[in-house]
This record gives sequence, structure tokens and C-alpha cells, in this order.
Amino acid sequence: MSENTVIELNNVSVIYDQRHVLDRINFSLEIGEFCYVIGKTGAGKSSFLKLLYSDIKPDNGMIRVADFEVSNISDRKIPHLRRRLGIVFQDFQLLPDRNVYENVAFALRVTDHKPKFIKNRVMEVLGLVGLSHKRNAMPADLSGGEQQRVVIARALANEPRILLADEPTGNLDPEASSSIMDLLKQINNRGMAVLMVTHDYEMVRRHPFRTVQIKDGQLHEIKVI
Ligand SMILES: Nc1ncnc2c1ncn2[C@@H]1O[C@H](COP(=O)(O)OP(=O)(O)OP(=O)(O)O)[C@@H](O)[C@H]1O
Repeated sequence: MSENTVIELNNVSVIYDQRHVLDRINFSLEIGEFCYVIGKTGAGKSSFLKLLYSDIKPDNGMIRVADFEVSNISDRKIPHLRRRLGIVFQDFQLLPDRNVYENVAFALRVTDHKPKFIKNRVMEVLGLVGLSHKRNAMPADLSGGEQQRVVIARALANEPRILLADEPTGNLDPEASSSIMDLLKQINNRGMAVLMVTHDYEMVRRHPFRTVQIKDGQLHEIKVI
């Protein structure tokens, strides 16, 4: 793997009940790259992302993410891998009984950072997503777009080099989707690699980046026109 490669898959398969959802796929992502993953419902997009944060194991092949050989990773090392990744899902998964500040700080408390560092870092990432003024709000009092911004702030708190986003705009109206997309582009411009699963071809057309499609177990580079 070249030193610029942050994700690499070689000959990777995922088989559920004898069906090859992913069949010997190859893929690599470089530092600072932005790449969409598209494909029909059930094509295997979420399975592809789950491989990367070791939520599922491949049936064969080699997977490297950051400095981890994920295809062989021990259970003990999985939390370390996940701390190197920012992970953003469609359903927001905020802690409903904690305010915005605490939802982001939570991600840092599992590490051994000092309280002052945590405070500064939380305020920095809330500033980055434009929500410093909402730090005391509870998740239920935020719009869907604002909640997704908090999820992104939390994902950024540990300064990952890679952001994995599974349909991050799936539940949002066009305006909120567009502003989340602008935020992801801004984060990418700061040097973070972004791998984003989406169904939204219109979004891919409006914000064109490298695009791969998963279809019939294969992964292909495509152009969305
Ligand atoms: N744990 C599992 N056991 C058996 N089959 C599974 C499992 N997880 C996923 N599948 C099946 O594998 C296929 C791929 O699922 P996956 O969630 O990766 O697709 P997807 O492209 O993300 O779909 P969507 O766009 O609907 O989210 C689907 O047919 C799904 O039903």
C-alpha cells in the first residue's frame, strides 16, 4: 500500500447465505480523496462500509484501513480502528438525554485527553459545523440538518483522517442536504478523505467527485452524467 493510501481492499468477498453480496472486489482511497459509493437498494453499499470499520468480517481478501489490517484485526484493536475513523450514519444516533456539547464531548471522554483539551476541541468542532450557539440545546430541539451537523462534529472530534458517511443526507430536505454536502466538502478541503454512500444521483451531479458503483457483487468506477 502506498503511503498515500488510506483504504485498500484486495479481492474482498462478503457472502450471506451463499449469496456473494461483494465478489472479489478491489478498491483504494487516497489521502484527501472524496468518493461516492452508489448502487441500488440491497446492492451491498452498507456492507462495504461495515467491512471498513470491522462491523462485519470479509469471507476472503485483504482490507487495510489507516494503519490497520482490518481483515485480520483482533477484537481488542477494533475500538482503536474506529477512533481513527469518523463514522456518520443516516439516522442520527445522538444520545437523547445529553445536550449538544455532551454528545460531542462523549466521543473524546473514552480517550485519555485532559478536560481542558476536550473543552477546546468540542468548541472547535462545533464552530466548524456552525453550531457553537446551540451547545446547550438538546437533540430533540434541533432540526434534522442541525442534528446531522452534531453527528458530523462528533465524528470529527478525534481528528480522523477518514470520514465514512452512510446516506448522511438521506433523511433531510434538499436545502439541509445541500448544506451538509457543503460541510463535507469543506472538511474534505481540510485534507480528510471522505467515503460517502448515497442514493442521490442529483447530489452527485451537483457536487461531482469520483464515484464507484456496486452492482451484481462488483465494484466499478463510473461517471454520473
Ligand atoms: N447480516 C446479514 N445476513 C444476511 N443477509 C444480509 C445481512 N446483511 C445484509 N444482508 C443482505 O445483503 C444485501 C446487501 O445489504 P446492504 O445493506 O449492504 O445493501 P445496501 O446497498 O446498503 O442497501 P440499502 O441501499 O437498501 O441500504 C441485502 O440483500 C441484504 O438483505
